[in-house]
Amino acid sequence: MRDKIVAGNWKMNNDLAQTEDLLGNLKNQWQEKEGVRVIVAPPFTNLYHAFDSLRDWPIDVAAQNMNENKSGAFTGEISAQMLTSIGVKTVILGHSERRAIYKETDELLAKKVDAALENEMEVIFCVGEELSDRKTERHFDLVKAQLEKGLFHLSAKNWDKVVIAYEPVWAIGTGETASPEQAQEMHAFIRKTIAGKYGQELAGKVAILYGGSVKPDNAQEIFAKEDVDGGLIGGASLKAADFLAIVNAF
Ligand SMILES: O=C[C@H](O)COP(=O)(O)O
Repeated sequence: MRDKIVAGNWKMNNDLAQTEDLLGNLKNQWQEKEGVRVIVAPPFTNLYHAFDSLRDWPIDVAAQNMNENKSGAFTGEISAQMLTSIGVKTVILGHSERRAIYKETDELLAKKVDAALENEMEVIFCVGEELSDRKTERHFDLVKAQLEKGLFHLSAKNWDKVVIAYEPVWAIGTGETASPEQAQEMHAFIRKTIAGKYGQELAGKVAILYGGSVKPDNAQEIFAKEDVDGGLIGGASLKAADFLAIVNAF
């Protein structure tokens, strides 16, 4: 049985007061949903506040990024050790916004993955194609290359700390969702690619989340697909009612 996960990526949204509001609303409206793990990923400034506030709640807190180095002259950066020191044990790496806007390469991401795992953190590793890749039918090759370059140097034992998030870039924040069939097709491909390298048994245990305009009204049909193990939610995670409706869509 694979983990079912719904993770909210708050991106660069919410100051401290807004974070307090959102955390309060999540708690007030919370309904236990057995078998579904819930994660929220606030910006760095609110990470400790969120972690502390959710300490006694079944909601995990993740970082949206981290630096691959241990410490030193890297102005503006945050290390894995700093994250774990405040209790944060999960990090999103390779989000398409980091890849596209901040030019994070597969090679850099492989180093970040290593740094996270060395610190016993869990990684939510994002992959996904641009619209032009899909139009030219390069989407499978591209996602395969992202997996190979970012993760396939890992040993099998590291994979219990890896979650994959498939996010087609053309569906992020656009209101255009991949159809449940498109999501299933790519998720099955990702699992097959992992099985090709590490074997069926390991691949069958890896949680693969879908991200890209998931909303309360489309979550259920996406989550119903065999290889979709949850979602990485952007915009809809900023409203407690919408986010919890997505959690309850399982
Ligand atoms: O990390 C989350 C994804 O980028 C999806 O964002 P979205 O739900 O706003 O499309």
